[in-house]
Amino acid sequence: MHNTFSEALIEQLPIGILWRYLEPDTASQRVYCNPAAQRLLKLNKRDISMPEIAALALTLDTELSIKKTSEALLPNPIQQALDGELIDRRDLLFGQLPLHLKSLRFSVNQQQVCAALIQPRDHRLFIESAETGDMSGIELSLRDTLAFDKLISELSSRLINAEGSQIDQHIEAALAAMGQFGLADRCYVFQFNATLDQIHNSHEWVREGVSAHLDELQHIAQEDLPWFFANMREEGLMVVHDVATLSAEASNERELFDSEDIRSIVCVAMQAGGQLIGFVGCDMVARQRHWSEADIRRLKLVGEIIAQALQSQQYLKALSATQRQLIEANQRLHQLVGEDSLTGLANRRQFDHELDTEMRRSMRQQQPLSLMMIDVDHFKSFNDTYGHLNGDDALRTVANLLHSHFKRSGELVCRFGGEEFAVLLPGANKSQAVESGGHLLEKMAQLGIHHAAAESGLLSLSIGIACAPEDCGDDPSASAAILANNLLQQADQALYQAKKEGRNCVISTLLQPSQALYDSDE
Ligand SMILES: Nc1nc2c(ncn2[C@@H]2O[C@H](COP(=O)(O)OP(=O)(O)OP(=O)(O)O)[C@@H](O)[C@H]2O)c(=O)[nH]1
Repeated sequence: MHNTFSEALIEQLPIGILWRYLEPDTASQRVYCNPAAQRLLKLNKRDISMPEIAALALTLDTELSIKKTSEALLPNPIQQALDGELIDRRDLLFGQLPLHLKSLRFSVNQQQVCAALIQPRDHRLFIESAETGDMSGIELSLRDTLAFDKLISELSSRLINAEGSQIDQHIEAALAAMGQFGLADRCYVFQFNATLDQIHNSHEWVREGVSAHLDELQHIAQEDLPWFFANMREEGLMVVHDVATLSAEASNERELFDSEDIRSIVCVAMQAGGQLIGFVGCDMVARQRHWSEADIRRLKLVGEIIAQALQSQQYLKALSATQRQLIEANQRLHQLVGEDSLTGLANRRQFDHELDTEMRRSMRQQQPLSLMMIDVDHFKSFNDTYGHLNGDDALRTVANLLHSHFKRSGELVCRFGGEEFAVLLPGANKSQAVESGGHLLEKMAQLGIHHAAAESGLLSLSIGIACAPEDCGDDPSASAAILANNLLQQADQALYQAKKEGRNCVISTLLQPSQALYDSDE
């Protein structure tokens, strides 16, 4: 054994060691098994015979092979190792236990000894060292495993906590982390369509200097890569250590891999809710790599995390589509009941109806009718500066102000559209309407809503008023509908004028069916 190892240490090692020796009395071949080997191989003694070794049934780990065959391996690989053959296999199972078997040669008491080294395979304790004595190798591998575990837990918590819109960027970061961790030159996620006969490349990371292929790999049909599709669907795994060794049935795949200079490739299926949804994969470009069992387990772990993230992204998309439908349905409902959904004020539809009614009434009763159009100043820049949600809040605040300001019987406030409001003031003549508008501007200023882009530093309103005088219905050719329409147009023109004259002011006009006259009443 290695010089630094005493027999006592061999007895204590967590790694199973078996070696052959000649029994001095009987001159028969015996095999020494240290306690770890006895534990792993379920033997209850430290010395066994060669036929007992030959009877140990080691099988192929189908999880790591493309074809699901589980025939017993003959000849027994432990026996081969004890015979001095060079063995390094990570694809073995003893019962349910995944094993890594290596052959070793060392000397005990100046005698050359052939030994078999066995250890359980598990991504958490995967020891890559070439020699048992190479403790630094063991430590390195453990450190590497710990670092990967840390990476995995970071990726999981980032993906679990990600908002719907951030999930894609977190998946890309997960692929990058995996690549940079040393797994590959290119790492990617492909997703299946609902019928599982088409895939598209949704996320990709490439090492510097390696070309990206995401754009070209958007609609790959089953007929393009039949061998690959069959593999993913049936085995959920494709491990190609060397693309050059791919069989003839994988000729399409080989052509594609060759065109991207992929020498080794491993892909692991991703499932969500028991359904195949895609796969995560790694390529080695222009260089070959023998994928270790640890590589595959790591890729599986990352695949599981990404699959969960993709599934929650799907849920969130479905949820937000449902929310959108609900909001739209709600808006339609408000529309039907004549109410604006953001502010709770009357909506345009109700306003049009009321304008017509009030115009008829004012003509009938020979009463004046004023119409006030109110527009929030520089509201686009308000949204741009403070965000749309704060914009919505400001509109609600203005709506509340209007609601509390116009309290007289018959007054109707409505959200005319966007950041524009309209108020019907039945019975109010022009000067009363102008006075009310002036007070409104004062109250608006008192609200003190900051607006950095406005000259005053505050959010303000512009007001245009048109007033139909009490005798406007005297002209027999004037119908209520025409007068209402003219009133609206002229209030709108007055508002336009108020904007032109610097905003935060009131402009009024008396209804003149043929022409508009403006008075500035700031
Ligand atoms: N937050 C929010 N913004 C809205 C809503 N409806 C309309 N707007 C915004 O209001 C802004 C109106 O901009 P403009 O018509 O250019 O007018 P303005 O910036 O107010 O400038 P002036 O009217 O000339 O003072 C647009 O940016 C719209 O997106 C809404 O319901 N919520």
